[in-house]
Order: sequence, then C-alpha cells, then structure tokens
Amino acid sequence: MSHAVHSPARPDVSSLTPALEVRGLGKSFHIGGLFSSQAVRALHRVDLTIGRGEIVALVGESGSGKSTLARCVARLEKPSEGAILVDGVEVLKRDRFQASREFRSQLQMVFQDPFGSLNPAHRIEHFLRRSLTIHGKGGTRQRGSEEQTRRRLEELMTTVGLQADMLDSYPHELSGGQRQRVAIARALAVEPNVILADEPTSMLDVSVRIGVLNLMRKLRDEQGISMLYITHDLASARYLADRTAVMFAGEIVEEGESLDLLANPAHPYTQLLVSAVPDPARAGSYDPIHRAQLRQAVMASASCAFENDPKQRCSSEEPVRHQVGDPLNRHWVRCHLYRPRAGAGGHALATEPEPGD
Ligand SMILES: Nc1ncnc2c1ncn2[C@@H]1O[C@H](COP(=O)(O)OP(=O)(O)OP(=O)(O)O)[C@@H](O)[C@H]1O
Repeated sequence: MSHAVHSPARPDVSSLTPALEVRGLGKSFHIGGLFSSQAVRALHRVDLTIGRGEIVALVGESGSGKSTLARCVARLEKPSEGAILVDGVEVLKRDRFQASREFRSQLQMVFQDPFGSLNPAHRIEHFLRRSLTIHGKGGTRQRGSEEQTRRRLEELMTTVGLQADMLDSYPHELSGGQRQRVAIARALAVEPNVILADEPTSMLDVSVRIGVLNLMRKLRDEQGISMLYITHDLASARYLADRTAVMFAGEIVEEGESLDLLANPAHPYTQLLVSAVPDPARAGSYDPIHRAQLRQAVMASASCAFENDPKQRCSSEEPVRHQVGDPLNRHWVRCHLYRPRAGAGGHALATEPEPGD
C-alpha cells in the first residue's frame, strides 16, 4: 500500500471552519436492568476536529467506543455531555426534527454491513432516488424532470465506479463491494459535506477493499468531502487518512498525521496496536504471544493497564496533552508515562519516575 496522498489543489484545511468538531463529548449507557444504577462509560471528554476535505481515521480495538462516537455525531445516540459542531453550527442545541433534516443533507453515515443496509425487495434505483428526492439539496422534493433525475442517478453510479445499468438490479445481484459502492452512492445523493464511514470495508473481500478505499480518497480529492473513517485496520488508516486518532477505553489518547503517528507511536496502547500489524520492515518484531499478554492486561485492568505505578495516577489525575515531535505533524499524546526525548523531536516512554513522584 502507498501512503495518503494530498492533492496540491486541496485547500489548507487548518485555516477554515472545520467541517466537523466534537468538543468534550461524553456518553454513558445505563446497564443491568430497570433497578440497576450501573453504567458503562463509552465516551469520555472526546475532542475531535475534521477539516474540510480531510479524512480522519478513528482506530482502536473492539469496545473502545468508536461506533458510539459516530452514532452520537450522527444523532442516533444522545450524548451525555459535550458539543457537536457541523460547519461551525452547534447541532445539539437545535430542535431535533429540524436538526435531523438539516443534518442528513450535511452528514451521512455509511455502515459496515453492505448486505443488511439495502432492502432486497427494491432495485438499486429505488435507494438512490429516495435519497435524492427526500434528503437531497433543494428541498423535500428535488426539482427537475424525470429525465434529469435519471441522469443524476446514472451519474452517481458512475462516480462510485458502477455501471449505470445496475440501477435496475436487485441487491442480491451485486457483490459485497458493489453493494458498499451503492451505499456510498446513496450517501452522495444527498451531497453531504461529511461522511461517517463505520468499518466500511471490514466485511468485504481483501481484493475489493482497496477499490472502496480508493473511491473514498477520490471523493475527498475531487469533491472535498470530509470523512471520519472508523477502522480496526491500521494499514488502511495509513493508506487513506490524513490524520489518525487512537481511541482507548472511550478516550482519544493520541492523534496526529497518520504517517507520523503510525511510524512514531507515543502512547503504549498505540504501540500495542502498531505491534500487531505484521511489517516486513520490522522482521521478527511481531510476537503474537507477547501481544496477547499485553492485550489481556489492558482488558483486565480497572485503571490504566500500562501504568506500572502503584499510585495509578490515571485514576486520580487526567493526563494532559503533550506535543510529540515536530508541531507540523499535529501529533499529540495524552499519557502520564510520556517523556519528550531530548534533541531531535523524538519521544520515549519514561522508564523512570518523574521528579517529585
Ligand atoms: N446500547 C448500548 N448499551 C450498553 N452498552 C453499550 C451500548 N452500545 C455500546 N455500549 C458499550 O459501549 C462501549 C463502546 O462500544 P462501541 O460499540 O462504541 O465500541 P467500538 O469501538 O465501536 O467496538 P466495535 O469495533 O466492536 O464496534 C462498549 O463497552 C459497549 O459494550
């Protein structure tokens, strides 16, 4: 795989109002039945910004909170606290119905399962036409003749790399990769500024994954669409995303330019994830047994499994952000163990306690 390529024509995203901004987002789920006071904290003080025409990958293991974040942003879940700004407008303060109408024309979600999201009784044309007429820009009913609508539907199919005559097919006549392209076309019909893609390739054959990733990249480069790309797969994050954010136990613990972050992971959890990716350049470095032990320690720990400190500072004191290396890489980490390495902007995990500890 090659690395994320930035088109020279793309704007400097840092100078514009972000397409999506999440501030201090928290979400707890009540569990254990009616009389239980137990709750699971799925998200905690999550801050995330996606610039215009930028793809940000959200990576982390199962249960880390990635889908909950996407579902809160898509307003499929109600966050317990925090703010969500789409194009600079705070959406949680808006009337729910109004916000959801506006929302769907600005922000679309593409789900993991290309099989479950299309009703088998309808032809492909039905799904795209519905998005176009109900949610498309220009009001509840898209203006224009039937001929124009059909042309637009064909154009959408071509944009996602499908033949126009597949509009007349049923979902079962398409492959998984083709169905996921239809799901993307359906999102595009609305002309959104932001797409939230939750594991869009994880149920696809390896051979067709790259095509879907390339399509997402094309939509960013040619249409300036911003994306939150949720994945377990670090290699695809490096391939596709401008920046990558790492989620651990409901918090974003590290974030930076994808290439820099994945080459120089600063948080022990990110290092754990990176160590699980077989890499020919690190021959012999992947030890599945060691990785399984580390993972078990992470999952079993009530506090931070990485903190080899009896005082468990993480449970009493939230770690602050530290910049990692060159500020241009916008790479930061939140970990009590982090110590900047003296000199060339590198980093290291502390092996000795901080002064005063
Ligand atoms: N509706 C719910 N009720 C109770 N707990 C929930 C609910 N949805 C999510 N959770 C819990 O919130 C945490 C985060 O789950 P989430 O699905 O967001 O993780 P994820 O990183 O997307 O995992 P995966 O990659 O497996 O989808 C988990 O502990 C999960 O059990």
